Amino acid sequence: MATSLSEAYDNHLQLKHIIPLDFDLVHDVPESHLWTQTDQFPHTYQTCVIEPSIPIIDLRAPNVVELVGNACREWGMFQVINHEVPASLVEDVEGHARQLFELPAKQKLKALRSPRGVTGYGVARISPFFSKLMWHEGFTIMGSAVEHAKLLWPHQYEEFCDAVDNYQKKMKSLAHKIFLIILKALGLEEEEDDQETCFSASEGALQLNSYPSCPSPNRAIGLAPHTDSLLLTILHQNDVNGLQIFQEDMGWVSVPPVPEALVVNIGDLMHILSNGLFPTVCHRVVPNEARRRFSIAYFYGPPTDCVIAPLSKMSAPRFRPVMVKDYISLKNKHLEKALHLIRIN
Ligand SMILES: O=C(O)CCC(=O)C(=O)O
Ligand SMILES: [Fe+2]
Repeated sequence: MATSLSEAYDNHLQLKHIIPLDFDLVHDVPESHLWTQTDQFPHTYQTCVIEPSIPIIDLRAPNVVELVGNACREWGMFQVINHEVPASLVEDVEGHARQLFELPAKQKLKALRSPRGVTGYGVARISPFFSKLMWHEGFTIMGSAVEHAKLLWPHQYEEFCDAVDNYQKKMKSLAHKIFLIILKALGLEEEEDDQETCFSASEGALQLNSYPSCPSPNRAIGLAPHTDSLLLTILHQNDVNGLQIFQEDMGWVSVPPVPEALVVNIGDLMHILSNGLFPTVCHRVVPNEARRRFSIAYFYGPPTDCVIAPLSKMSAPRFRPVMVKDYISLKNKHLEKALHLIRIN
């Protein structure tokens, strides 16, 4: 039987002992959440001063394939406008996320992610890899959110579930559309590669993120540096700055919120497919002193039993083929070292 995304993510990470801080109760950053320069290793804390801008691409542009290809090669990230996801739907889901995270801590804990579970309320999945905790709380949805939503709002869960279902449908079709553009940018026409059949059944997961305002933002981190594991991520951020990407020659570059735009970033599996041509982008979130930041991330990936390898038209493959579920489990154990483990030297 095929493995679902949540089964693939069900792993040995011990998140059960980590419960998000009740941010309403703290007036200073506690020791458990205090990050120093060394915790940020290997990247410095410094933000890039020149602030170059990440491309904003109109999905209706006649040369969209070229624009997307350039952005993927140079940045591993871009923002899209004219993506046909109604602003009202995005606002609706953001409003529900806000309501969820503004519930009293005691209520949120009713939907706490179970010890071996993947979905529900909890800390960032990458938390066990770091000695300090993050200024963040999240809620993960894979498929239906009913089970956890009922625990939060026993009599009023339908609205939340309908909104996230609609959002996931829109995200899935947008992600597939962008994925096909990226394949074209790699010189691949539809159905040309064996892996294409596998991709047509690609699925996703939804992550609601909340970064409460932080009394001492320079001494805390919203989300520690990481790359996303799957093919690509589509992200909505509210109007509060915080997301940054790491570029070797520039340091940390901000990804400013652009009204109605969605951020797209390349994940590890896309990096493998492109044979390393498109970088999987290392990103982090810094907290804000005055305002709470929200984001909604949709992670798009192939079925977990699909085998991923550099596209056959690429010469001299730099990665060995890997089953999606095996890659997820490598990432769960080794985080950023996972890619190196499948690299051909
Ligand atoms: O909140 C953000 O801007 C980034 C979220 C993120 O990187 C993630 O959920 O993987
Ligand atoms: Fe991410």
